Order: sequence, then C-alpha cells, then structure tokens
Amino acid sequence: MTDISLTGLGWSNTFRAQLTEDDTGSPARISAVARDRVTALTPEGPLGLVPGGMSTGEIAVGDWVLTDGARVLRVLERQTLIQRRAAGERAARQLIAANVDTLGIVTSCNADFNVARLERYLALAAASGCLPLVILTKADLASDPRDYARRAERLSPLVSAIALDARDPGAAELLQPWCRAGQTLALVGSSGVGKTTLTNTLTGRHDATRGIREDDARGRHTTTARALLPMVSGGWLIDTPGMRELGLTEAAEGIGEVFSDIAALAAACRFSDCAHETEPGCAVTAAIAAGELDPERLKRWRKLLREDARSTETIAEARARGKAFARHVAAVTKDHRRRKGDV
Ligand SMILES: Nc1nc2c(ncn2[C@@H]2O[C@H](COP(=O)(O)OP(=O)(O)OP(=O)(O)O)[C@@H](O)[C@H]2O)c(=O)[nH]1
Ligand SMILES: [Zn+2]
Repeated sequence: MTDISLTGLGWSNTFRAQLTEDDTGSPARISAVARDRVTALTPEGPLGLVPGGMSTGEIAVGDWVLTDGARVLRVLERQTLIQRRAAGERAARQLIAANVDTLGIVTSCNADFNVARLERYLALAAASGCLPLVILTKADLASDPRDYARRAERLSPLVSAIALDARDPGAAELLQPWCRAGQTLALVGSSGVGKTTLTNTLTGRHDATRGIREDDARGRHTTTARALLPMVSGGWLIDTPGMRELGLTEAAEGIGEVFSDIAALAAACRFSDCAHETEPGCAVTAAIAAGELDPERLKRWRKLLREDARSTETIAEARARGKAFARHVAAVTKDHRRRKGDV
C-alpha cells in the first residue's frame, strides 16, 4: 500500500523549514498540471486546485505547495527542477518536473546504447540536481549485460548502472533502493527503450498514464492525466509527456560536472581562455597526446556545450527581443495615435 502521509509523499525538513508564521495553508504535492487548474495529493485525499495569483506554467508536477483547499497559495522552493526549452518558435522554458530525487536514464543493452546520449542525460541530471541512475533494459537479450553497465559507470564516478528485463516484476526489486516511500523517480530515454514497460512494472498498472476521474474542490468530476504515480515499493514515479525526451538548456554547470576531467585539465592550461586547439601550454591537447584523454570525449564535450549555448542564448535573446518589441509597439502606437489626433 502506498503511504500517503506527508512523509510518504516526499515531505521533508527542507520543505518544513520554509514555512513561516504568516503561512496559513497546508502542504500538498502536485500530481497533475492542466491549463487552468492543478491536482494535488494530500494525506486527506486528492484536491483539484486553481492557482492563486500565478499561472499553472509556474507549477510543476512534483512541486510542494501550500493550499487553502481551493487555491494554490504558494509554491515551496524546489530541491530539484527538470526543465526544457519549450517546443515551437517562442523560446521559453517549460517546467517539466520538480523534486525528483533520481533521474532514471533508460537505455537498452543494444544499438540504443550510445555514450554521447548518456553523457547528455547525465548533464541534464546534474543541471537539475537529481541523482543519475542508468537503467539498462533488455538485459535478457544481451549476451553480457554487465559489460554495458560497466561502460556506463566508467563515464562518471557519480553514476550507478543497473541492467534488467523491464518486463520482469523482479525489476522493481532491483530498483527498490531508488523507489522507497517518499522517494521520487523520473525516467528519460529514447523511444522504444522500455520506459512504458518499466513504468507498468514499477507501478503494477497496465496503463499507468491513463486519465483518471478526480473530484475537484467544488465536487465536479474532471479527467486529468495523473503524472505522479505511486510505485509498488512505496515511492513516486513522475511520468509527464514532456519528461521522456529532453534537450539541454542552461546546463553548462551540469556539463562541467559530467566532464569534470576535462574541466580540471583546462584549469591547468596556460591561457585562461584556451580553446584547446593549437595554443602553447594547453593541458588538454597534452593529455590527448599522452593518451590520457580520448579525443572523442573532447569532441562530445564541445558538441554538448555548443548545443546548450545555442538554446540558452535563444532564450536570453528572446527575452531581449520581447522587451525591444514591446518598446517598438509602444512607440508605433503612440505615433499612430498622435497622427490620428488622439494624443
Ligand atoms: N525483451 C525485452 N523487451 C523489452 C524490454 N523492455 C521493453 N521491451 C519491449 O520493447 C518494446 C518497447 O517498449 P516500450 O516500453 O513501449 O518503450 P518506450 O520507451 O515506452 O517507448 P515510447 O513509448 O515510444 O517512448 C515493447 O515491445 C516492450 O515489450 C526488456 O527489458 N526486455
Ligand atoms: Zn587548453
């Protein structure tokens, strides 16, 4: 049985410490976010809430909020936050999931196993503040699944990797240390690697993401795709449509953590702005020459930094453009009204 006490829902001292004497609401954990309302779980049962003085875009699945039973009064500071660049022309950030403890990076023991992709997701985990766990599915189809796990663990000292058959109920036992009561797990990975299969195994449901009917505060029935799912071992699995395949945004620090070996070498280069190409006294090219650094790893590091810089710049530029455009519109409107004799 899932424990839906506050502690069972993931409540901890980090959140309790944020409460002030002025706070009137009670804590609740967001389980689904729709266009104009959200659903939250409390020890007394689920609540349908409207955001008070904010948009639902500022609330993420997994968030801890304070509520008066009808409205979200305030969102508590997050321990971790997974975000991405919103799809479409408008560059903006979209909140995907909050307070995720472990990011399960799902890949399979076959052609999907790709070091560059793993490094990208590891950087995402580091940028979000989550603990990374590489989950290698389809172990039953590989002759040496341990070999894949070893290759994944070699990428960073922070990484643990586990090979399993996502269809086997035993997979839930193997993942138990990351799925205990109060813990939150989210899964990322390419299409077809077994995320849905694993979600079903961990939640014991066959269609874990189907919409369920819930009563909102006024007793109306609404259908919401619930995104915070109870797992058989007592923890919570966040599964939102935006969660599954993610690009990098504002992740330079996360990339630095995953490639800390290159960052440490770069710190020893003679020039602080060394591009590690033809500069004299470059510790990075020296390490490559000495066979201590794989030149492919350097290439992958550069590629991720370029990708991150591109999307981060676009967001910063869009903000600047938005302001400039607003000024332009104001000037044009004023000019137009002046000519019409309104002003
Ligand atoms: N043999 C074996 N098959 C698996 C395993 N995990 C998943 N599969 C199969 O792989 C196929 C794809 O699995 P899904 O769970 O749908 O993959 P997904 O990652 O959810 O894919 P998307 O929904 O497209 O993102 C299904 O036919 C699964 O039965 C595994 O560990 N072993
Ligand atoms: Zn250098």
